[in-house]
Amino acid sequence: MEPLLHVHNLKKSFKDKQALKGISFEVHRGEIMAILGPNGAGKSTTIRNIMGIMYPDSGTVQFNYNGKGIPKNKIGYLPEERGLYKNVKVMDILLYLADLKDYPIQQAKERVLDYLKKFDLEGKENVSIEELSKGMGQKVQFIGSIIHEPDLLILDEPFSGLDPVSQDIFKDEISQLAANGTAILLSSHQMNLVEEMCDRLFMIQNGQKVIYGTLDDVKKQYANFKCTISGKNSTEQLQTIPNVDRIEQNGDTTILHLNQDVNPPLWLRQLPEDLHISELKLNRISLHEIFIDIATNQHLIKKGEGEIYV
Ligand SMILES: Nc1ncnc2c1ncn2[C@@H]1O[C@H](COP(=O)(O)OP(=O)(O)OP(=O)(O)O)[C@@H](O)[C@H]1O
Repeated sequence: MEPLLHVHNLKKSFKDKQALKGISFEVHRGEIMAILGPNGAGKSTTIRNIMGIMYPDSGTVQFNYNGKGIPKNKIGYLPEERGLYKNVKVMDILLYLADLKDYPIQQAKERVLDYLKKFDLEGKENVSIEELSKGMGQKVQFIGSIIHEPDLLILDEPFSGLDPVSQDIFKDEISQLAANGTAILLSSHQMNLVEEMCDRLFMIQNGQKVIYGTLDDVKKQYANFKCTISGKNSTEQLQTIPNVDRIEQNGDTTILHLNQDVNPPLWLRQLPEDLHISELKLNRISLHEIFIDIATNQHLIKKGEGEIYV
């Protein structure tokens, strides 16, 4: 898919704080690109520069839309700061937002009713915003960001404050929009959701890129296998097990971090016969663990060969 958004070498400082130190990435049509990073890494600053809410000190943001810049009414945006007018009815605020984007009102009305149903808010169209719970208000604001069928959708922490059921509804809708061709840039701290739905990710730390690539490539390079064993075993015995990069022991639970390129079935056959195992689990390290390893500068996870910076 062709890139719809090019961000090139963005730099931005606030007084003596350099928040962005040269950020470059692309977002393609039909993909979900996650922008990740610890608190204060520079995610919202990047998004605000893309949206023109603030201007970079240097660098460029380009929209490629039929060879021209993208019209503003083809962009949808859910800001990190939530807020809608309090004493306005749900339908009225959503039609107002659609109208701001020059979207036909009758069509918008139909879409609002469809979305309210989909988001478990059926019958709430005439309720005023102040009567909604925080999560309900967030759903309405999300509907407001997509009511005009944007080609590029930018979501700053869309899942924060949502219960797991609502997170799933958002996740399914975002995935459906991408499947229909919308380019989606999404910032989130919910690694499990990112792992389930994103095609590519950009991880930023201290205003700089640390990872940029497809989820598959990142997992192949960082996500080695780990084997969790419950059972009373001595460190000496565990140390005799081949192809183990690192051993973590916590009471009777042991996590064996395996070397890169270990073949799991072959490795399992090499386990000592007298090892005590009441439970055994073999799985890949999650994106959550990769994130913590990078964000806390531990660098315990060894990165494999190959290039994930694209
Ligand atoms: N308007 C501002 N004035 C001064 N400093 C700012 C401003 N906006 C952001 N910063 C600083 O820039 C850095 C990046 O902030 P930003 O909000 O982009 O981080 P973030 O990755 O979105 O964090 P979070 O996950 O906490 O939302 C931080 O050090 C922050 O303190």
